[in-house]
Amino acid sequence: MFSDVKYVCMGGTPKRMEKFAYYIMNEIGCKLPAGTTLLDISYQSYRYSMYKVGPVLCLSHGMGIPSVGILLHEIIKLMYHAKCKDPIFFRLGTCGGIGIEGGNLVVSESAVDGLLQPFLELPVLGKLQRKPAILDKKLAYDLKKIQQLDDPFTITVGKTMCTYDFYEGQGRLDGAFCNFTETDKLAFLRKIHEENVVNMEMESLCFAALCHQAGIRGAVICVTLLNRLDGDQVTASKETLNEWQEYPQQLVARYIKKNMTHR
Ligand SMILES: O=P(O)(O)O[C@@H]1C[C@H](O)[C@@H](CO)O1
Ligand SMILES: O=c1cc[nH]c(=O)[nH]1
Repeated sequence: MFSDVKYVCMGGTPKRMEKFAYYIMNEIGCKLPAGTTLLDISYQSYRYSMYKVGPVLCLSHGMGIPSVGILLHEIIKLMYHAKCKDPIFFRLGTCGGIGIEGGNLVVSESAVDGLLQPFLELPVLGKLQRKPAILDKKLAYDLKKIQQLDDPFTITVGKTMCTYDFYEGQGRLDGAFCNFTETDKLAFLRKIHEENVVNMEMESLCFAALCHQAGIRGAVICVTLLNRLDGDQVTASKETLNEWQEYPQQLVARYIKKNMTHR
């Protein structure tokens, strides 16, 4: 059932990935039998959603490293048992921009943790294991290259900070609590910006580490929901956010369409 999978596309929410499944179906010209809808293959798990559209597998991964880590283990095993040949993994996400306004794309060139360390630290059998979080640079720049003049977004290839928390972990003052000031926050955000961090999200470190360990090419493409140098709250309207969430999908669909015939 899965042996023809060439592209695995994942993102946080089941709805986003269902929408992507229908979008990519249209883009690559797959057709459903009349009167049928796409089946969520994983509906009985109540954990994540999974849709298969020809060579494209679309999955939701939930929030944060533990959630995406479990999914990646299971999908990497699936690729192995199905004997898939050289699949490419994409994460289609959202993020906070650092010096980038809302509604633009960041393709991660590399991922670091909240201490700017380029590896995933995981306690295994009572010892801390370090897995290098390495992404495929060529794939990242190939995605940048397919930008079109009329795209409503810019594409920045850069370093992504992956945190264990959305609020304190990303230096927000608007969580339930925090023990730092606006001045402390801005000093931190400016410091990481000087270290070439261009965005913050919560899955790239694990995504990069597990793809690299498995020898799978992977790319993280996120749309910025705000510029964190200007504030903490996501204030764009629901309609605008829904539109922005489609930008990573448009870029990845363009890449898949361009490369499908060659693979
Ligand atoms: O799938 P996305 O990128 O939307 O997930 C981001 C990172 C966290 O899981 C979540 C925080 O709101 O959004
Ligand atoms: O600021 C943001 C926005 C989306 N996701 C994050 O992790 N941070």
